Amino acid sequence: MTFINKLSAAWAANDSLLCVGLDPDMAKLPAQFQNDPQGIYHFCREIIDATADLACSFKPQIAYFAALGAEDQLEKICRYVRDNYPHMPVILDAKRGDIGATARQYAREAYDRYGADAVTVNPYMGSDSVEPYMEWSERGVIILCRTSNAGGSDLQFLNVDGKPLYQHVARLVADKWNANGQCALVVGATFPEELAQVRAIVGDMPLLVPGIGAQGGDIEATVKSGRTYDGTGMMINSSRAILYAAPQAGEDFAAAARRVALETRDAINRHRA
Ligand SMILES: O=c1ccn([C@@H]2O[C@H](COP(=O)(O)O)[C@@H](O)[C@H]2O)c(=O)[nH]1
Repeated sequence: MTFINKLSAAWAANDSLLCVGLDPDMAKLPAQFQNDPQGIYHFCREIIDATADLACSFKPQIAYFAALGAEDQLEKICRYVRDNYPHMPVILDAKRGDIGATARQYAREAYDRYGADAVTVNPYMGSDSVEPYMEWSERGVIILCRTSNAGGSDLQFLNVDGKPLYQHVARLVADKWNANGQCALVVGATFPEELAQVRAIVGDMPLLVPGIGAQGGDIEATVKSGRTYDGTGMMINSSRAILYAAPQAGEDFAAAARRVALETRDAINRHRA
């Protein structure tokens, strides 16, 4: 099944546009996981079990694993989702970008080693740096367009031929790079006006939208700006706000994560129509 078909099925099955981000910061994990050599895996597994019926995708951020030499645990997490929730897309957030020969190795890492359904890619090095990912014709390639951080404006807002650079990226991907029909774009929830601009350029292409939750993006503005005609079209990511939801009295971390994921999914759904 292609990435886009799998994502569309997950939107419908769970009535959800929420993407649960897996950014396991050892210093923030409950104590029982900090003393466990496989603690990252066990923590993420509980988060996955607690939220899998509320989300449309999971997005592990590779830096949190690689920084600790915990790539084996990332492999196990991706396999765990495949084995137990085979309908749920896994998006490897790696933001890769390099010359073609090296990009091919990054693509192998994402799609073969981790079995990811899609990977995030930086467009800065141009078409030949992205082409190797397209050789896995059913997997997704999610290209940075208008990122959620303030500093993204340094380059993405540069005026090029009368339009900001991020709009050229959106146009390039929609018109030229999306030959397999498996591309998506990253657009931050912190920039709803730009989200609407990108939606107008790319039609119903899916958008990965980080920036709600810990980064403070407004859910209503995000959904109204980025939804497609049928009320889908987005993977709205939240990581820290779900992973480290402050437990209420007597509530464990997984129950807290589920509570916040449910609240977030429902807050998103209120504005989809
Ligand atoms: O523009 C971007 C692209 C990617 N990210 C990633 O999304 C999550 C956000 O985490 P929160 O805890 O919900 O803020 C994280 O993995 C980033 O690397 C992004 O924030 N902005």
